[in-house]
Amino acid sequence: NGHEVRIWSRGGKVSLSAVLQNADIILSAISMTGVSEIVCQIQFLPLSGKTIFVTATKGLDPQTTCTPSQIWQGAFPDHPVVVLSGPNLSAEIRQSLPAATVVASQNQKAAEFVQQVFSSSRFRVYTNPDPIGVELGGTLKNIMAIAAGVCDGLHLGSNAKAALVTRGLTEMVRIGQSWGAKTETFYGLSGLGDLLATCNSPLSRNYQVGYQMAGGKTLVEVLENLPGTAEGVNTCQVLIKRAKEDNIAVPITEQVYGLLQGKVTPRQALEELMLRDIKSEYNC
Ligand SMILES: NC(=O)c1ccc[n+]([C@@H]2O[C@H](COP(=O)([O-])OP(=O)(O)OC[C@H]3O[C@@H](n4cnc5c(N)ncnc54)[C@H](O)[C@@H]3O)[C@@H](O)[C@H]2O)c1
Ligand SMILES: O=P(O)(O)OC[C@H](O)CO
Repeated sequence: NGHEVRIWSRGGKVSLSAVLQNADIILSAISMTGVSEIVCQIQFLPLSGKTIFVTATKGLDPQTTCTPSQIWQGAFPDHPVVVLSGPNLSAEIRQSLPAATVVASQNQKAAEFVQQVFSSSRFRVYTNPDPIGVELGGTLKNIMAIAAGVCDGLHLGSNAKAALVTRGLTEMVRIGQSWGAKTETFYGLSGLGDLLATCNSPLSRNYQVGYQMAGGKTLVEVLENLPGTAEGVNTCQVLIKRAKEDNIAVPITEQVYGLLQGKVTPRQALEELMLRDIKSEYNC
């Protein structure tokens, strides 16, 4: 959009301090494993008082179960933090294919500023006042995308896939409600939208994990050749821990966890889900 953009990566030659100097916006797209470390580094750097942090990471912290925006906000309480999340497969965006996303913050002005900066004829940006809901949508759908990959890898058909994705959304809503997110957020772009994109695209790394494991590969074999991070693997572990603590029913996540741990095969995971007690659609 004609803005001055500076890019930093740990492999590059430019210092983090030089890149962040007087930045209006700092956008972090680091994978979850690196967020706390980078936050610590930035805390010691001089920043403009007006800097807005934007986080695009879709994961949960293994130690605290915090979301990335909670980590950023905890470290920078005087700066606005905006979550950017939506059906945004980067390979498609790189080709200038059209996409939409959501920018969510408790600070409406900051969200609107970020919306202005990022909106273009190829990238439609909506604001939203529910950052935790938007962030959890993008994070939890990764677990469902692993399950969807298994479903397609086992050639279970369109009925099974529709059932899985729909019950996956119900599970996401249940977790979100327990964490204080708004239910309607999960029916928007960052919830259902991202769920549909990720569960239906071979471009998704999380989908690839499930698809390739259904084809007989181990998790280690899949991850060895995966381009980039499949956050759902780590998120699944964190969520299992948090769901136990908070007593939230997460049947699909439990089966994905068992699969990733090598405790059940893809077919056994399917059997477990199909043979659960029959119940009302409104019950978990
Ligand atoms: N790729 C996508 O389509 C997409 C779209 C939306 C959101 N996301 C989210 O963005 C995040 C990154 O995704 P990606 O596809 O770019 O993953 P990636 O694995 O390709 O890149 C992650 C980057 O984080 C860096 N990193 C990790 N730990 C670090 C540390 N301690 N210090 C500095 N840098 C560190 C790595 O060097 C790497 O450049 C993920 O949370 C992902 O869910 C990805
Ligand atoms: O490749 P994935 O599975 O990390 O998905 C990328 C984005 O989150 C899709 O919105």
